[in-house]
Amino acid sequence: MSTSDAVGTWAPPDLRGKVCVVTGASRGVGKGIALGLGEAGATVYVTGRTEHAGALPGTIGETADAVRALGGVGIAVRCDHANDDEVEALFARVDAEQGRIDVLVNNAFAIPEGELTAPFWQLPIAQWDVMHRVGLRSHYVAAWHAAQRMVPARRGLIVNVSSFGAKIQAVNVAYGVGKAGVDRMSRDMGRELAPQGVTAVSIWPGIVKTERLLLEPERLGFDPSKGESPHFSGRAVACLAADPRAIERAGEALVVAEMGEHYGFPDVDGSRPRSMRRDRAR
Ligand SMILES: NC(=O)c1ccc[n+]([C@@H]2O[C@H](COP(=O)([O-])OP(=O)(O)OC[C@H]3O[C@@H](n4cnc5c(N)ncnc54)[C@H](O)[C@@H]3O)[C@@H](O)[C@H]2O)c1
Repeated sequence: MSTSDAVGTWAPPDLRGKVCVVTGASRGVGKGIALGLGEAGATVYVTGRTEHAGALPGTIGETADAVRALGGVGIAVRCDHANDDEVEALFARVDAEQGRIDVLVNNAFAIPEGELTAPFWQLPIAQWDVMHRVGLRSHYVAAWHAAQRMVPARRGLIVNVSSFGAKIQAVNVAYGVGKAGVDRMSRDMGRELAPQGVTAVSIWPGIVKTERLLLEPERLGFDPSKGESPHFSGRAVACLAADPRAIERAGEALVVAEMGEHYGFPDVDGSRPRSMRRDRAR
């Protein structure tokens, strides 16, 4: 367990020398996870399609710079997680440059344009494919590549970013089905990988104050004012990556706020976000 005390000082775990890949890290939860690993000193490959600022803030280059500013090694790699060849090339590059991979965080998620929170029959059928291609299938593909490396090494951690939407209705039907699928994937991969020394889990952030949610709260259907920071999820992943007992949680869906209580880490503003499980999803 990481250090914490009654007055709330906390030091990140030491992940120097660990090689991590965080998918979809130009902004949002993915960027926050990259920062959490970066402040622990890890080498973090941050992937995404955005090399130049677009409609939403954030690029993979900016995230890599922010990782370095926190003491980690940030490496930006342009990779479209809808393209299997680009994902294969990503893992080949990590092999060539590092010769190891310790942590894969499957975060990339494609949020469709237009209305999102209407009943399913009023939304384009294509939203199903958009969210499941990058947000479910993409996680399976990246986990497949990571497992090729982690199983022979008999170590590694795969974290799939899920949400309370796996259990309670959030955003829309296709979103919830995708998240339930992510959790089922973590459970079944977790069971297959644990005997090989590799851990796979899902994490459930609460409501996260991402750049997108702050810009589009009504379209996404959440009030960001009570949310936690993206970086808070990163601290959870860093603590799990440093925990020699992480494999005991293989296959589980772990609530980020509950990981904060367990490991003793605060959010970046010093607050202790509360688990939404108590209010919403038992
Ligand atoms: N924002 C929240 O409140 C919240 C809460 C719980 C869980 N989550 C989960 O966090 C994950 C990330 O969501 P977010 O809110 O940060 O969204 P976001 O739109 O801010 O970020 C999504 C990231 O995925 C990347 N991405 C999208 N398509 C890609 C592709 N084809 N290839 C590579 N990268 C791609 C984007 O560039 C971006 O970096 C999702 O799984 C979401 O369900 C978010």
